[in-house]
Parts: sequence; C-alpha cells; structure tokens
Amino acid sequence: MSTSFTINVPATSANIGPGFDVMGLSLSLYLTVKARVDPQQPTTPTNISLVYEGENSSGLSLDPNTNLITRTSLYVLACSGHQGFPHPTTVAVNNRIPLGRGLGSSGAAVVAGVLLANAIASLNLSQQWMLDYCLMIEHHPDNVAAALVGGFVASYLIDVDRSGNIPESEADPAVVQQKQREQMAAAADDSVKLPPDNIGHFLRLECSPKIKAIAIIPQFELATSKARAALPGTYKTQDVAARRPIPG
Ligand SMILES: Nc1ncnc2c1ncn2[C@@H]1O[C@H](COP(=O)(O)OP(=O)(O)OP(=O)(O)O)[C@@H](O)[C@H]1O
Ligand SMILES: N[C@@H](CCO)C(=O)O
Repeated sequence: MSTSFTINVPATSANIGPGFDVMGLSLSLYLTVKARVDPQQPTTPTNISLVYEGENSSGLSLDPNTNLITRTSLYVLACSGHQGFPHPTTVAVNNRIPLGRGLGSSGAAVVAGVLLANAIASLNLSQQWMLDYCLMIEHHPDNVAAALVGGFVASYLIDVDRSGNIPESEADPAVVQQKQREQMAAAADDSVKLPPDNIGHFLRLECSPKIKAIAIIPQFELATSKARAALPGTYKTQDVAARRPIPG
C-alpha cells in the first residue's frame, strides 16, 4: 500500500537591514514537495523518481543525483547509513519560488531535501541537526535558517571544512556540474562527511504583524556566487557604521 506526505518550504528574503549574512525573513510563497512511497514499485539505486512543475520546470535536472532537493536528501541519508531512499518513492515538486532572484530558492530546496530525508527514513533529526545539514550545503545561514524555522530569524555560522562528498547550492552551475562529475568518479570510496555539531545558531526575532513584504522580482537571474563576487573585499569603517540599526 502506498503512503504519501507533503512538505512546504517558504521563500525567504535575506541580508535584512544591517544583518548581512545574518537576518532572514520567511515569505508566503512556497516550494511544495509531495512524496508518495510505494513499496510495490520496482527498486532503483536511489529509489527516487522525480517530477517537477512550476518555476524553471524545464531548466532543472530530474536526475535524483544532481537535482539539489533530492541530492541533499541522498547526502543526509548517506550520512545516516542509507544508500538511497528506503522504498521506491515518487517525489513531485511544485515550485513557486523564482530561481536566482534573491528569494532563497536554493535555501528552500536544501531545507526541503533535509526535511524529505528526515521524514522518508524516520531519522528523527532535531531542528539544530537539520540546520547543521543545511549549512554544510548552503554556505550562508540567513535564508536556510528562516526557511527552516519560519518568521524573522537572526543566525550565524562557524567556519567549517566542507571538503568531501557534499552537495553545493551556491556555486556557479558549471563549477557545480564539474564537482558532481568528480564526486561521481570518486564514488568508489563513497566517503560522506557528517556535519560537525552546532555549525549554526539562530534566534527568532519579533516582527510586527503590521510589516508586510512586497518582493520586486527582477526579470533576470543572478547566481548568488556571481552576486557575491561583485562585492568589494573590504568596506570603509564609515560605510559599515552607516548600516547600523537606528533606534527609535
Ligand atoms: N526548487 C529547486 N529545485 C532544484 N534546484 C533548485 C531549486 N531552487 C534552486 N535550485 C538550485 O539553486 C540555484 C539557485 O541558487 P542561488 O543561490 O544562485 O539563487 P537563490 O537561492 O534564488 O538566490 P538567493 O540565495 O540570493 O536568495 C539554481 O540554479 C538551482 O541549481
Ligand atoms: N546572505 C546571502 C544570502 C544568499 O545566500 C548572500 O547575500 O549571499
């Protein structure tokens, strides 16, 4: 007999006010992942068949080993001693979050992947542990922390060694593909790196219900890696001071 469940993960806005790489806010626009587990279906190495609709539905990989959502799930499962999903599962993604437009689409995909692994294999991961997994993949905490816990969230991240067989959400797509090819070639030794405990920390902040968010979504995509590469390496003290929160 088949069973199913649904995961909804919100879009997020990050770098709120003075909180560069720190403050994120969840928004009412969602990535929805429906999983239907059917032990009667034929098994495959990953046990995943992926269908996708919504934003960029023709541009994203349906290969479970490269799609960011399922690749994240497979990483979490591998860290927990599972090779692939426990039973044949259809993963149906409905994505309403525009990609590469500053609305945390990659963060939502990573959070969905971690939640999916947790549910599919009954891993019982704590919220902190799920955040640790997210932060091995998404290298800035503001989008993923807000997507995982919801609301207005401040977070920070310790330095962590991410070398090894870990999915990557923010690199240039060509670099990601190259890294994935190398990882597949090295899959013989198949070592997976567990996240260290407590990589990131978060605090939910009060947010007045009077504040409403309006997202202005550009008509072009800009990968986080490219946006970050455009930033200067250093800032003048007066510029940093000018970004301080002003009481009142
Ligand atoms: N729903 C999704 N399913 C699979 N992969 C996704 C999904 N959403 C995003 N991605 C992957 O993440 C990449 C976009 O990540 P990127 O960090 O550049 O943009 P973003 O997350 O939308 O922006 P920001 O982090 O600034 O809000 C896409 O090219 C794609 O590879
Ligand atoms: N704070 C992050 C958010 C996107 O990951 C950045 O500006 O790159």
